[in-house]
Amino acid sequence: MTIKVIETTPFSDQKPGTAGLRESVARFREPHYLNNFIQSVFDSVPDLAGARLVIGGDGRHFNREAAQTLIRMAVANGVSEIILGADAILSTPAAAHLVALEGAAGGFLLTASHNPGGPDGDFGIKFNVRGGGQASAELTDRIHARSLQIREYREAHIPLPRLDDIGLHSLSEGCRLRIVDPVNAHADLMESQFDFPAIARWLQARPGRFLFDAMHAVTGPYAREVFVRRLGGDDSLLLNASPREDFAGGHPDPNPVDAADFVARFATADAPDLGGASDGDGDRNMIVGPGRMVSPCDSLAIICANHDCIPGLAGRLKGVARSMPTSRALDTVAQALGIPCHETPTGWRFFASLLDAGQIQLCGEESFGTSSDHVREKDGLWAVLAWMQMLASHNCSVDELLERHWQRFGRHYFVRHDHALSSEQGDAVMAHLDQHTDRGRLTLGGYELSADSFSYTDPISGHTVTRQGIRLHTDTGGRIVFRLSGTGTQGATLRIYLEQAVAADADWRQDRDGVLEPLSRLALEAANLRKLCGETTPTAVI
Ligand SMILES: O=P([O-])(O)O[C@H]1O[C@H](COP(=O)(O)O)[C@@H](O)[C@H](O)[C@H]1O
Ligand SMILES: [Mg+2]
Repeated sequence: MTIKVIETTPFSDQKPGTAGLRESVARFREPHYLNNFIQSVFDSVPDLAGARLVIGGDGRHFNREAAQTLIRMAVANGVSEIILGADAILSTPAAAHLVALEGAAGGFLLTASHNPGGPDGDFGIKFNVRGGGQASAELTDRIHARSLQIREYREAHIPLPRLDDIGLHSLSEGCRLRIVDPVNAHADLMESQFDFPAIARWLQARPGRFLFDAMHAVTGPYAREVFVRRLGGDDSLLLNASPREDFAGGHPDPNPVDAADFVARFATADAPDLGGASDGDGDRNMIVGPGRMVSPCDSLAIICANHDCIPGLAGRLKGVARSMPTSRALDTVAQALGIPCHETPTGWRFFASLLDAGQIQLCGEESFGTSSDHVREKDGLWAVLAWMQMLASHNCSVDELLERHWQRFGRHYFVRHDHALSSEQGDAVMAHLDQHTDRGRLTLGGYELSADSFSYTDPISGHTVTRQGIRLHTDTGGRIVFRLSGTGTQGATLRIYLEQAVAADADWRQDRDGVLEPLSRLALEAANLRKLCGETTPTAVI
């Protein structure tokens, strides 16, 4: 085997964002770009040498080529065993699970989640550590620092087997490649968390009860194994279940904007009782019932309130967590249960240390991410199964579950407005908002407001991150959060999160947008959006 040491020069744009490094495919195809990042990870995580490594991705364009490069570089950097999902495919939760299951020292996940795929789309790469969790903020800072210093990378010149050839392959004297079925271990994990016979009875009780949209992304085969093969559902419950390299030209993000066609199927009189959808890499979920989509914030709170009917969680909830912009519906439930509710910055990586330390067993984000401590990533299929289990256990509809919840805990009306801006506009808006936090309290649009900039200290590692979003609180249970997205590849996306809490004895049957309209106007004024950007219409209302 020949190991080549190749000279290179640093790239200045390899700082991982909210969930790994995401760039256009064209950028990743530039000579040395992918190699530099991979070598920066190997240089920053020395215990990968002599260890086991997991590799898999969401199957988008460039996935296979990137996996081949990774394998060659892993061999050259002394990895002793590589576990690869067949054809270099693994959903994000399946990859995180394999890292834990196989005792691997880490894993590379090749995904840009729901960002568009294809030659003109995006690609992404993310390193997850031992146990399966995403690299911490400290580690991604180290990887970024290394990427700015890098002068050479290592690559083994060896022939590779076909990436779909399941079994053991020797790559070099010190390294073997194990190609595994990408679906089975995750399906077994799902079976260990839920009462499959009860869900199967619910599912089979009437045809057309349940519909799942895989959005032409990675979850199709995972959903087929669980919902059809193991739970006995009909094949017709699966929509868009054949994965495509470019997601059939779509934007595989399960939300009411990008999955509007799917949501529309629930507007008819003969709608299914439950719908679930998942994103490009299988970690997000959307829950739909007849006539409505369930807000991910409510979904998280409802799973928390009903956790006792989910075997994997029953009787073992010691704490929960939500990302800061996620509505405080979860806090209300946690308080009633007498357990702590942690508030973390946006991004699943901040949950990992709390999960590892056993401080939380359930967590979620407003961005359609929900999961438990069965794995260290969010898990789209898990969330859908959690809803099937709740409906089966309570023998009720999605509406009944929601309304009973609001009747008991009150409601947190919530919506997110996204604005596509240039980078300069995004910076100007955040600088303007910073002025409010300097003052702490302000009067605006007839409201008395308190303002702060969110900082977080990880209770386990003690590591602090600052400037994680600007929060305005009204004195009447309203909250507005502003932050810039960390997953985009062009310009800036301003995210404005609006929330209004309403008590259980108040009117929780109102129209969401009507309730949030005053906060929406206040948010535009607080951000000075018209003056700084000229445009005040959101590009997405989610
Ligand atoms: O764009 P941002 O920074 O707001 O980040 C967005 O995407 C992240 C990654 O999710 P995925 O891996 O499914 O893309 C989420 O953790 C976050 O809540 C969401 O707001
Ligand atoms: Mg995703």
